[in-house]
Amino acid sequence: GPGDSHWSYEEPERWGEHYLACSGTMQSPINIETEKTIFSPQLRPIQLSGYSLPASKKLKLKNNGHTVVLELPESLAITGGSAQQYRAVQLHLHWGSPTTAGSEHTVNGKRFAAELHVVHYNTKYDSFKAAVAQPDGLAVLGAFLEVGPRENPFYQEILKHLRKIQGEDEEVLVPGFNIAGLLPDSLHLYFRYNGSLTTPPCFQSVTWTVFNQTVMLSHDQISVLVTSLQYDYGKPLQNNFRPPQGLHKRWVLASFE
Ligand SMILES: NS(=O)(=O)c1c(F)c(F)c(SCCc2ccc(C(=O)O)cc2)c(F)c1NC1CCCCCCC1
Ligand SMILES: [Zn+2]
Repeated sequence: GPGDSHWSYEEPERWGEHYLACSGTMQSPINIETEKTIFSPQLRPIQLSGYSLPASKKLKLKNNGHTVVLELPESLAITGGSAQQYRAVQLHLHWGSPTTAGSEHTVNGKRFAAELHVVHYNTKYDSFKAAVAQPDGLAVLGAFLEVGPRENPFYQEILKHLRKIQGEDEEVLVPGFNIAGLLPDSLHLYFRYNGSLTTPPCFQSVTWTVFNQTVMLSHDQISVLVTSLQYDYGKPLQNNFRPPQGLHKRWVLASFE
């Protein structure tokens, strides 16, 4: 993978020793203090296009040793509540363990069971690689996952394959499905701030959209997520979240009052 990541989630405070951006002042994730957010009516609903993929479209699902990544075709696009268009790159998850929650962002100090990230790049750049280090290069949609009473059929399209990619660097092709089903129903209620990748190289190139409404998965689905994957030959891949970073001079905007 990029830069052959010898970093780990055991010592995130040491990432800056090898990746200078990780010590920056616009880092992610953050704790969102809702009382300090600013209502911004110009933040329009997020619009998805091309998110519903036929089963005939095969997508690569990979355990990269840090998370499970579903590669996405560039035909998926969003207008991120502004005029700018972004194209999809990949989606992945952050989670905890059977006894701990694992979202990256927190809200008023609350950590959720898990967090989905859908990574996109700004179409003003002609490739993801050209965009990844630009201040306006990336847009990541973040959604919190919680335990609810019913199985979520959309997450099942990913979770049912995890036992086939238990080991680091294992990958499998999975049938396409409606990727929008992984996101909350209401795409008009979200927090917005400027931040970074939450993993080395920590580039400060991400316009973050963190949805206010959560997504519900069954207890068994969350259990499959937190127990299926391994890294470094047999270590459980768990608690793959970076702790909250300082807000410094940033403000968090809200699309709602
Ligand atoms: N929250 S996040 O978006 O910052 C993020 C993480 F927190 C992540 F932890 C990850 S996975 C770690 C980076 C990585 C390692 C190996 C490989 C590979 O072998 O293919 C690929 C990537 C991860 F992939 C991402 N997203 C990536 C950022 C890393 C480099 C560019 C790839 C697209 C977005
Ligand atoms: Zn992520």
